[in-house]
Amino acid sequence: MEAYKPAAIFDMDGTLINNTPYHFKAWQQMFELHNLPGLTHKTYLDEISGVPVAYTIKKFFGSQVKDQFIRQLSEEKQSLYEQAFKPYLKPINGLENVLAQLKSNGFKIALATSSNQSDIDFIFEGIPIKQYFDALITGNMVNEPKPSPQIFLKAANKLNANPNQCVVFEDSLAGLRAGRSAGMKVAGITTSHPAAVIAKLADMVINDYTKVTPGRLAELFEQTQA
Ligand SMILES: O=P(O)(O)OC[C@H]1O[C@@H](O)[C@H](O)[C@@H](O)[C@@H]1O
Repeated sequence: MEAYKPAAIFDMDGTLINNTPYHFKAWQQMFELHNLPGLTHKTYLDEISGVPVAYTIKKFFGSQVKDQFIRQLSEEKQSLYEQAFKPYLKPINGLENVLAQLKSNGFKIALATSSNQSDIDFIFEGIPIKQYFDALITGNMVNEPKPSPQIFLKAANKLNANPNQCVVFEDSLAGLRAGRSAGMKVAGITTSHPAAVIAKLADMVINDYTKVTPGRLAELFEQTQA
């Protein structure tokens, strides 16, 4: 029988850090500054959360916008978000411990975020966890955004893992759906949505990482084989 080679793939925003309210606020400010109709929390969660910035800009500002405009708006939004979130930048409870435990139990670990490299750098400057990740996949390394499974399949490929041996940690609806369509186990974290919503799209619901252990993740795979 083929040896069990587990892999864990982490989303970043809302999954490593609880920054969803700050992204939402920055997008709201952008909509206001650029005279778009007010952005509701529901529209943010349903259509923007977990999706690369360029897709969001094209969706709400018009698909014909120029690359230069997309770059300018992305920087503007990133700057608003960083200024607001920086004083509160900290890992979700138990994150560093679980990363260390997974590593010492032979899990390969990837980060698969729709954000870009500069956003990852901003997070890793505040939380020293970069060393745990064997692969980093950003939104501009794929041509289909979440909920397409592409980003997670690419991460699995980089880790040399079969999709059915991967567990994805996610908070956004787009990301939870992407994990599902990739044929992976999904651990949904309740930073952006209530547990009842997450439970419909995930194999396991968590509030933070304090109760996540390599053994508990291995059980997810055993349930399928039983
Ligand atoms: O790390 P994730 O969840 O894939 O996040 C990417 C996106 O998440 C959203 O919540 C942000 O508003 C976006 O601007 C951001 O790019």
